[in-house]
Amino acid sequence: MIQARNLGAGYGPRAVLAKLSFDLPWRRTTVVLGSGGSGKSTLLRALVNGGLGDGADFWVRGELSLPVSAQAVVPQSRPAESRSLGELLGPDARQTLESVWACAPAAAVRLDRLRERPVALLPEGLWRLALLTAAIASKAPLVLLDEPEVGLTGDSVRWLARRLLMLRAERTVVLVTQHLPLARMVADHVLLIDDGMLVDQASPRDFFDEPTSPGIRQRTG
Ligand SMILES: Nc1ncnc2c1ncn2[C@@H]1O[C@H](COP(=O)(O)OP(=O)(O)OP(=O)(O)O)[C@@H](O)[C@H]1O
Repeated sequence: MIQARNLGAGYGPRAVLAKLSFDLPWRRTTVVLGSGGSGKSTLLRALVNGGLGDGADFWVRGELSLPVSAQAVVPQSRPAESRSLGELLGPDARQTLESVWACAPAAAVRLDRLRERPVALLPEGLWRLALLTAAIASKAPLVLLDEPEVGLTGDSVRWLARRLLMLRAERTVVLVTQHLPLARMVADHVLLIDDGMLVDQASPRDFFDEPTSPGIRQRTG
């Protein structure tokens, strides 16, 4: 389990996360929800590389127990990754693609066509699937995803959902998203953040089917 107690984070003089305490279950998918600017990406960033510390432009304070040896990140912004997916996956790239996307062979075909192009130059959405493929292939026990559904078509969001479901029981996944249907499909645990505060942490059943507060009811429809 990943445990955070009084976790604060911010940029320079500005605190964005206000002393959050939460537990993220091991080998499960935690979905982080919240409106734009509420601090979801900042929370993910606090988890990258175990987080705690005062950097020049970003700081994380509090207690964070994150006992993993390796993590893979699919960031929100297009990375400056000059390597191609083929290079990221190594000599057996095609077989790796087919194996990672056995649950959605059309995704393997689509990505295979783009295998030789630098990831940074792939179409919006597909660079995210390419990095997700590399993350899964890397076998990193912790996978951090920041709105990986952005730029994907309805079909490819379904590929993503199917693949994330298959990671269950295998990896610890933290998924920041504003896509409620995707969240509902894949969540084992939900964190709701508003204005840097933790509003709720709950099972998907409690969160989506029996929301307790009017604010949460409004968000889940
Ligand atoms: N690099 C940065 N420097 C300064 N402030 C930042 C930086 N990144 C984010 N912020 C601010 O921190 C606050 C939370 O931003 P964050 O990106 O974590 O929210 P979010 O919930 O992920 O939003 P979105 O869903 O729109 O991506 C916002 O007010 C944002 O302007």
